[in-house]
Amino acid sequence: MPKLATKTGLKRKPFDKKKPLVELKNVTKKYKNKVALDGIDFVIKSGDRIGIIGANGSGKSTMSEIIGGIRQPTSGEVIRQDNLVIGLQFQDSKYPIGISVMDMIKYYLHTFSIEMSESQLKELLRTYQINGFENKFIEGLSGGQQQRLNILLSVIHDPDLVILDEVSTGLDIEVRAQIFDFLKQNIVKKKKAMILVTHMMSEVEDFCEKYIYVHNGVIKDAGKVKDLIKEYGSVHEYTWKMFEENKKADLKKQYEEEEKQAKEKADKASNKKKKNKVDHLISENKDYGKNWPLISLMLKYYYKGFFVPFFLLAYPILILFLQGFAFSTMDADPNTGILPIHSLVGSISMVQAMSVGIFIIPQTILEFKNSVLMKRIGATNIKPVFFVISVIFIGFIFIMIAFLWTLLWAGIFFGHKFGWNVVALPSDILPTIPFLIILIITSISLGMMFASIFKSTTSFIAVSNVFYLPVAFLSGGFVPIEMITNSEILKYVTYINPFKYCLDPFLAAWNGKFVFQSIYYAYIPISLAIIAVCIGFAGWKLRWQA
Ligand SMILES: Nc1ncnc2c1ncn2[C@@H]1O[C@H](COP(=O)(O)OP(=O)(O)OP(=O)(O)O)[C@@H](O)[C@H]1O
Repeated sequence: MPKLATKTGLKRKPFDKKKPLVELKNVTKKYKNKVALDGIDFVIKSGDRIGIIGANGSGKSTMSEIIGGIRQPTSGEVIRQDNLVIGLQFQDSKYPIGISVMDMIKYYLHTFSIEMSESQLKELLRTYQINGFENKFIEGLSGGQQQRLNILLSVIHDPDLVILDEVSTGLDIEVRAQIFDFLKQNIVKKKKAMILVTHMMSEVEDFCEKYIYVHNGVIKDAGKVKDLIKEYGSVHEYTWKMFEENKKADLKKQYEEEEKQAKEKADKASNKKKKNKVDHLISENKDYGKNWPLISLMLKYYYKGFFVPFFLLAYPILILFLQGFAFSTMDADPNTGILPIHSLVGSISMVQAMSVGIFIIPQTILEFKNSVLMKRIGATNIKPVFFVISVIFIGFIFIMIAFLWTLLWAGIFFGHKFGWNVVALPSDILPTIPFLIILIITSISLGMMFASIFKSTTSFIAVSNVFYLPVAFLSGGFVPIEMITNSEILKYVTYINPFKYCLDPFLAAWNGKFVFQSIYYAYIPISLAIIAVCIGFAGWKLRWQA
């Protein structure tokens, strides 16, 4: 069994073994209205190995995070020895994307100036069974693999106090045994202090000398594990008894509270001479079908997720405000008669429509497709094609909202100066319609193609932004398109914009300069070919993985 490399380049000052390592004095933690910890007094001495036990939501993680210093208490005092080195392993360990396992391990070794040879590291990786995927990105590891890495990183710098929160989650029996053996060698034998938050009572028996039992943010009981075993036979028996006792007390309290509230409600209602609606049905015993609940969930995903309302409703106001006022003082071009502000509004409204395809459609498909929800929906026989059609249909509605909303705000901002019809309406309505439709279809098919290319939402977001910014710029979403087409170099660059071939005729019609030019015989097939390629590619690649 490998030992941790204790040879660190950092000159570690020893801590005072006679003083407490960490002390919590009357610590309280509130999350909004929820009191997670209430008046906690707790002392960790050198060499203490303490198991924190209690039901879900009782405050164990909050307490260990406060001990570790990554969460601040709302009130009370936390005294930590200055030279104490703490190792933390937490339930939710997120890492930056695009970082490999090896990069992260090296980062830790360098940060703590830990000397480690290649063979030592290999042995360590073998113990944690991280060998074989050390060059993979952390986000691509399985839950159990990530957990092994979490534990390794929490002890790699040979800390004086180790805090392990739900350490065995996701570990198979063999790895768990090996890791616990490792912890025994490096923590128990070296007489290091340890805080173990766990639901596995055998771990408390095997590793801890002391325990505390937390309930509703309060330490209800504390003592020595061996005394517990003497009295109850096992920590498991003790916990059951505590669960039962506290549950009964909680239920009684809850029942009394509900009775009180119901009475108050009834009194209020009778005072107002209203019928007392005691309870509302949140779901009726009727057949909702399979499709409607999915659409309803998707709509909630959109409006509660903030991103869609912001992008569709707030962003165009912001961009019109900034650019509109910057360019509203420019007069119409004497040669073409095009008013810059009008041209800009046409472009911005179209860029808004495009962005639904570039961002919203693929993101929705990826988020739902990758979620556990879809796996469950797969099991309920919802047709993937229905899901995709729903996303497209809702996407279409979003495009219309984005388009019309932008025109509305253009009118509000600049209508009084130039006239609503001059700023916010196409000069030549008829030819704008077919090109608007082609543009919408291009946006949706591009979105479908993105959804089929990417596997994770994070990599999609990174690339879609890189794609969106130049496309939006070259479409006149940031400066009037005439500024770009009048530039000797940029006018050629616009040809890489997949929307150009329907946008050019659209903007010509929008600005009242539409004449069917021979170049459109090329533009229209190019637009249709882009749509065909995107849809063909998406249809080929987008496979349902239930
Ligand atoms: N960031 C947060 N925002 C709001 N409430 C929170 C937050 N973190 C925890 N809580 C709430 O505080 C309470 C204590 O949570 P905590 O995670 O500390 O409990 P726990 O005992 O570790 O639970 P578990 O055994 O499920 O991990 C819970 O009611 C939880 O919902």
